[in-house]
Amino acid sequence: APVASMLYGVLSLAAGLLTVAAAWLTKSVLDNLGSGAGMSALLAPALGLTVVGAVAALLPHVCRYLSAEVDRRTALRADAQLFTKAAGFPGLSRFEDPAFLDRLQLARQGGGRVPAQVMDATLGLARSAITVTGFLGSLLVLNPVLTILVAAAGVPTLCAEIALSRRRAGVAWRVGAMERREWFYGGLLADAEAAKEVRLFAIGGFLRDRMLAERRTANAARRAVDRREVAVQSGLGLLASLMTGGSLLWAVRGTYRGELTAGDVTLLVAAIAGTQSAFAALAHEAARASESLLIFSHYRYVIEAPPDLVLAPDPRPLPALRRGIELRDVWFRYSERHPWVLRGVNLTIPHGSSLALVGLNGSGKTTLVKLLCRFYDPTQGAILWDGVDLREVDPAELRDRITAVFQDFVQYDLTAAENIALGDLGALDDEEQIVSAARRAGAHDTVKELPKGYQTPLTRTFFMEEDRDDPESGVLLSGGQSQRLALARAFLRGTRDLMILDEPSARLDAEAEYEIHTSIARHRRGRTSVLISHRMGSLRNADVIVVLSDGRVVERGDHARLLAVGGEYARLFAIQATGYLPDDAGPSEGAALTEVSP
Ligand SMILES: Nc1ncnc2c1ncn2[C@@H]1O[C@H](COP(=O)(O)OP(=O)(O)OP(=O)(O)O)[C@@H](O)[C@H]1O
Repeated sequence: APVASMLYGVLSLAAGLLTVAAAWLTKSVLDNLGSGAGMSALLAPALGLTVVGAVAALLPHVCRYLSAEVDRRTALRADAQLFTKAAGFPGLSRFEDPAFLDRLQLARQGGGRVPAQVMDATLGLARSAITVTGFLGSLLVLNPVLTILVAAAGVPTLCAEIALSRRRAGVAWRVGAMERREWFYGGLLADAEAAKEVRLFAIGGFLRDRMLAERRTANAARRAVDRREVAVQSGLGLLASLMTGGSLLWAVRGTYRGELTAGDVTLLVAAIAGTQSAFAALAHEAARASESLLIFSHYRYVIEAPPDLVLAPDPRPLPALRRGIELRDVWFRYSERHPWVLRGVNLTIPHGSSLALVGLNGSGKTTLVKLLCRFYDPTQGAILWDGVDLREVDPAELRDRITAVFQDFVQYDLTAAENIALGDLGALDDEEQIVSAARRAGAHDTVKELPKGYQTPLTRTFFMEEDRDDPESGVLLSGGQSQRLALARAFLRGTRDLMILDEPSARLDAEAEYEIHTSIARHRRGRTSVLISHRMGSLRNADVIVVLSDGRVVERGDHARLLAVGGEYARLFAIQATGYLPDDAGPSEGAALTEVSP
């Protein structure tokens, strides 16, 4: 905002001179009155005083507008940069680093406003410095000794205010962590997702007490610094009034002896009071600038953070998959502090084949597919796409060749059509493609029954009170219905080279699961795909089933072969299969139910 900033700068600094100019003009009016000067000699300073008064009345409003304009423009730019950066990290590791997330949060809260705040504070500093210099210069004309005295009296004010500001900044920093914990507890109490557990486990009171405890501790810290401020500033106020009183006595004596005029006395009093308050403002603005810069340091930390993956300076093009994907001795851990998750995985996914991954919780299945998307690079070993190491390709180009349903898929607070179209933004306005993807995912019947069909918002978040009872203003889907939409989103990207399905039917009912797996099987036919599921029945048609255990491949083969081997796969399959076999109670319970059913 160059024009607004410059104007704001010039006008702000001019405001610093106004008080000094007003004091001089008042002196001049009084002196001329005292010396019995003519009307014209009186009129000039009086007119000047009127102009200064008018400008002083207007300036704050103009400055406030300009400051807000600078704030709006810089905040927009800063937020654009921050969110471009946040969305641009190619990997996931930054979003799993709590320290980084904390800084991102702080940068989001204050970062955008900070440039304007720093500018405000810096201009405030400069304005106060101009006022101090102007008044000290004025005093120098009247009395050099008094000038030194007033300047010296300003030093304790400056030091005390700086010490206070530091203490305040320190408290703000400590209280920041408490405030975030308070928001966390408060957020849980107001969160729709947490509402069920909060009620069932009756933890509302517990969370509220923790929230209030954080607030009380923060309040105690703030109260302590407020009390110190009252004590210090009262002392400083007393010192200032003593100084002013003493100087006034001296000035009155000087006037009595004819050494000073009445105008000198008003200038003197204005200079002492003005210098004192300008010193306080100086310290205050310095503290404000330093506090803002502290927040800005979080913003810069995020903006300057290097990419979380080592990107090839000259990435190799990634042609469509022809031969297959190979994991060659892949070792992976999330960081040096974490244990190994994958331990020497060797695996080939031939082009056009379907691979199923099985294993107990925590065996590394999801981690493996995250590596296939290059959200992380293997710690050792390599993943090759038709022989090209994924490290050498642009992650965006790789992801453009993949479609996926993740275990923790997202349902966006958007319309049903948009929820599907996010899979391929090119289809945002192509209803035919959206409907076709929804049909394949078994979501069409549900969506077309919604109050506004595909244009129904799948949220109740953004509505005004008057829309509360209007179902057209938005609906909430069940978990399984949301999962079908996530599948439709993945199907919309249908022609991609690799399809990843991580627990795509975990929330579906038995009938829907059967339908979806049939649909998925149709969709996967002839395509390269990786399917993770704990429902063993859905994996049996895969070309290759791989069993992961503790980050190692322990078995591989097709369903019949693995059953014949009688290893881990056969064991897991048998455990699940027994759940579906009738036991003694089963048939009679079923019969009873049939009898009472209408
Ligand atoms: N972001 C992460 N940071 C650190 N450790 C992680 C992270 N994600 C997963 N892990 C750890 O890696 C291991 C493997 O997790 P992963 O999610 O790959 O298992 P999984 O086989 O998909 O399990 P599930 O069947 O429960 O989905 C687990 O011990 C888990 O704690």
